[in-house]
Amino acid sequence: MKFSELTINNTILQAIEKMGFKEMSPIQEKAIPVALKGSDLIGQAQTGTGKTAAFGVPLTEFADPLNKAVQSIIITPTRELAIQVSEELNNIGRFKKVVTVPVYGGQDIQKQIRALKKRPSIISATPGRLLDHIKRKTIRLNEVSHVVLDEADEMLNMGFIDDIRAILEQTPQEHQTLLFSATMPKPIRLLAEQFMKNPETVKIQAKTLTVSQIEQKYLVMKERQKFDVLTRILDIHVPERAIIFGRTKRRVDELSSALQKRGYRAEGIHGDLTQARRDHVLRRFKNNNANILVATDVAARGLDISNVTHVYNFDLPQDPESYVHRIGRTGRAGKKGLAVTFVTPSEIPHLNEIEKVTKQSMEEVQPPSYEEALHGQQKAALQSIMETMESGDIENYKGLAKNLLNENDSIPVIAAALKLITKEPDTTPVKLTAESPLQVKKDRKRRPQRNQRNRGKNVRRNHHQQHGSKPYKKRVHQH
Ligand SMILES: Nc1ncnc2c1ncn2[C@@H]1O[C@H](COP(=O)(O)OP(=O)(O)OP(=O)(O)O)[C@@H](O)[C@H]1O
Ligand SMILES: [Mg+2]
Repeated sequence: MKFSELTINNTILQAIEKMGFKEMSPIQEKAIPVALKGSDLIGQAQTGTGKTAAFGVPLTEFADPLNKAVQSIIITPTRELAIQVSEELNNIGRFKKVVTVPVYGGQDIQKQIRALKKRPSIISATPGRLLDHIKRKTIRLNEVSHVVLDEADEMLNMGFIDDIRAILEQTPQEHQTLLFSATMPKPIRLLAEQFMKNPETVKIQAKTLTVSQIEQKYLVMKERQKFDVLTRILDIHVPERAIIFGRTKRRVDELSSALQKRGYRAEGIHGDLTQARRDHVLRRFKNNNANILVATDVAARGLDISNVTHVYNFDLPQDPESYVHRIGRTGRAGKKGLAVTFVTPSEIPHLNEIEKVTKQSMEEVQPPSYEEALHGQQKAALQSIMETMESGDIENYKGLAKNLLNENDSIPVIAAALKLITKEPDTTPVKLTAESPLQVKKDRKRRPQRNQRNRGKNVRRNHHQQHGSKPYKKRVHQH
């Protein structure tokens, strides 16, 4: 079904056409009409299948740019996602002149207050900063009629739920609530329904939780072998753009430094970095100044970076949902991708649990040898020679080549040139602190509590005292 078959404002259709979208994706086809008629909605569809526009189009249709009040809010778990969602909504709303402003932690609040003077119809926000603005009265939610929780299961997890409650208290009773995610574990869905009025569930039925274009493999190895295996695999795959997930911030710091030391164009991102640094790293990755992003789960949800060809789970993720979101950074909008997961022998039951939840088995592959890695790099060197030859920009070198070949056999000359441009597998020593293996948790029904897991030191204020809720141990944010 085409977007043009929807009865929505013509300017929105023009904007969508300009964005290059023609056919609606399945979640868009099913969710947009339900959202347009005003129902509450839980939308579940695989990663990279267009959930943003599935709520973006209705919110833009509902918005009245002449009304100076905020009419819709979208809440996201990470700052980068709040920014990305606002960009997509500004694209959709461009010709209708519907403005979306992102507000998120780590950015100068005065700068955001100035941006809010544009009187946005829609705000895309992380919860903590939105609450700050509410307290300062720089954002008022008294005319909000639509609330979206993107990555809803994550937003309703222990660590965010108090903030969400506090935000919803500021909105009028009568509002539409739209929840979207690629994953929706049952206990969270039941919890979600408490926030909604007769929600319609729109779920794109698929055999597996992950998309079929992502090839999924795993390797079993000891913790201390991981780094060498990783570099060998990188040398064989020569990924155009890859994300490597590590379990902790320390892990990400050490891994990105170690990769840099071995000559890879890697950058690390996690929640303890300043926002300026996070923006800088992401920009370098998008501009292709770095082709490897090493990340904690801060980059696992929602981020849409084009042409991420490979995802590596250097450490097994905490739960199957996190696995789904991590590998979903590749294979987006119908493109192909490869996901490779490293497992230590004691973590195999955890891997089996992931396969059970995703309903997708992974193929076991053997760690490559040094020779295979060398062969991979030689192939890459050959390819770059062929590409340079085809690009034709070699006139200044032809004379030199002729002289060389007059005086020498061609094979040693070419072999030497190849050796020079081959990035031979490097064995420079690096420091990597061992991570203890994951413990398998048997009872998935108790999932909300499980997210009290410690993911690093708490860098945010504790909202419990401020909102008078139960002083349970709060999940630690790293976003
Ligand atoms: N109808 C469409 N036609 C073509 N491309 C589309 C369409 N809808 C969305 N896209 C593109 O598909 C990509 C993925 O979309 P989006 O980020 O909304 O996925 P998602 O379902 O929210 O994924 P995730 O679960 O990871 O958050 C984006 O680059 C978006 O521009
Ligand atoms: Mg999304």
